[in-house]
Amino acid sequence: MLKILSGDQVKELDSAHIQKEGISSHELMERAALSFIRWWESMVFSKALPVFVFCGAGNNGGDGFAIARLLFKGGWNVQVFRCFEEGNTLSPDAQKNLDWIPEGVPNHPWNEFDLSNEGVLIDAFLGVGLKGPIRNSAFPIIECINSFPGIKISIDLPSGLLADSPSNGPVVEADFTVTFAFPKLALLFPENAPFTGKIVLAEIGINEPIYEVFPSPYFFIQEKDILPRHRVFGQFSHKGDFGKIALLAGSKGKMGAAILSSKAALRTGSGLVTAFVPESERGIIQSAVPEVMCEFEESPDWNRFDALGVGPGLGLDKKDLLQKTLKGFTKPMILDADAITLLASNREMISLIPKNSILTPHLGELERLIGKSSDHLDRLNRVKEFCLQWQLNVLIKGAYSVISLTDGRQLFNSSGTPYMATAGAGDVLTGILTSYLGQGYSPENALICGVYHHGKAGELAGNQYRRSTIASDILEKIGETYLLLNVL
Ligand SMILES: NC(=O)C1=CN([C@@H]2O[C@H](COP(=O)(O)OP(=O)(O)OC[C@H]3O[C@@H](n4cnc5c(N)ncnc54)[C@H](O)[C@@H]3O)[C@@H](O)[C@H]2O)[C@@H](O)CC1
Ligand SMILES: Nc1ncnc2c1ncn2[C@@H]1O[C@H](COP(=O)(O)OP(=O)(O)O)[C@@H](O)[C@H]1O
Ligand SMILES: [K+]
Repeated sequence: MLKILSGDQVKELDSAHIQKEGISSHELMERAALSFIRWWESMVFSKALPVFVFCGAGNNGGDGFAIARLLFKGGWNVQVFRCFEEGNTLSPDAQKNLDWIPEGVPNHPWNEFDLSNEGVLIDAFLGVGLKGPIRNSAFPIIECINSFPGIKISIDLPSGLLADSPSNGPVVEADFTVTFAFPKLALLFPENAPFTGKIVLAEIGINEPIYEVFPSPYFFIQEKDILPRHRVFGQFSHKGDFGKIALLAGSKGKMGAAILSSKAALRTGSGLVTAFVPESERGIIQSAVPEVMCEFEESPDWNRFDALGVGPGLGLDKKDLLQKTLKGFTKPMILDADAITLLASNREMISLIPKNSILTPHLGELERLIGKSSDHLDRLNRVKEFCLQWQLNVLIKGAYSVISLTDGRQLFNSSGTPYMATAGAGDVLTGILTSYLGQGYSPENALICGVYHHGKAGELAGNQYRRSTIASDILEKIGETYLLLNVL
């Protein structure tokens, strides 16, 4: 997993890399610019579009000068706009790249920019070097960039955004942010979505071992992290090896939740799935999913199951049932939806949850559990405290869902799409996670694999159906995610 370092650690990472690989900081900047150009070429923008590169005096500006040179070489119509006063001292690498700007590239002060221009604006004004509140002199520059009607692409960070803490000044509102080496933490905060646009990760060839010496609780999950975390099943595997799981879900009028979670568990690979539903409602699930077995007892011997998922569509009148279930099952379990809301209003039950279990709240359920947060960083810190205190794992659902683990690490998922914001998508996830626990995955691996596959299945469904995507489409794509990731 890619470690997410702080803005302040970036400089140290650079020097560690430069020392280990024997390359200069200027060469590293060139790699960053070349990596940007690779992404740019994949976008196949029209060559008729003029490109305006706004460059600051630091290394973010240095990237901008290098990008302007490379685009010019590639035949683009490029102009540079300097976002600093005449006579300012530039960072050495920015100065070098400014000196290398070819003669054919017009180079103006930013306030000569004509806002009636159309085309692409590249924002290389401020990056991770931004310190404290934005200086007054930067306000009109950010305002000018934001008034531009064409496509806006920010380099590393939208200018004005602090790398890892809440920002309250003006910030560039980009259509794309091309960020180097790892996504800066603030890019993953929901409140910053209007500034970041689509986030693109541009590799600059820093090997993962170099990150090891830097302490950070934050990680970014990538596709390559998934396959090694999957269990491999052998020739003689039988359905018992794939786990015997139970789902306590559904109530009158909410049987869909039980159907979606149990079908998702089967599609994820569970050998045997038993749904505990109200007896009066059994016909609905048994005709919808014939592969699922149903039981109706309130206090069965839960420990005969390898894993248990509780909550989707359960109903808020099931406090006693939840309490009995928490006392009756001794292995890690999944708690979702109504189970979380019940725990939030009956906090004495939190201590009954088996250690290392997984709670999967969306932001509304999370607020009931841990109170209101002032921003995402505050939310991350509160959730971390909760996980450490109770030795539970919490998944904060949404774009870049965060897996918050019992040891304080917080992992950001990279798969998913807004087309997953549809009723029942969370019920599908509960089925997936319960299935992996039942297949013998650790809670950490169940979360990493489950959340990633769920997001990937959502992407595949979204590519096909866009806003018409429904939760059933997501679960029907789970199989395709196995093919895509080469999971046997
Ligand atoms: N390993 C990496 O991460 C690499 C980083 N590179 C680039 O280098 C950037 C960081 O460069 P620097 O550390 O030089 O910093 P920046 O260029 O991000 O910022 C420094 C500039 O910001 C101005 N500034 C600072 N605080 C301000 C405030 N409150 N109000 C207004 N202006 C303010 C400074 O006067 C200076 O001009 C990254 O964001 C990235 O674009 C790349 O060159 C490639 C390698
Ligand atoms: N904008 C988004 N980007 C990525 N994933 C999303 C987005 N919106 C929702 N999701 C995912 O869809 C699921 C929705 O879960 P939830 O809110 O519990 O739905 P429900 O209660 O209807 O089942 C979560 O896994 C969440 O991460
Ligand atoms: K920038």
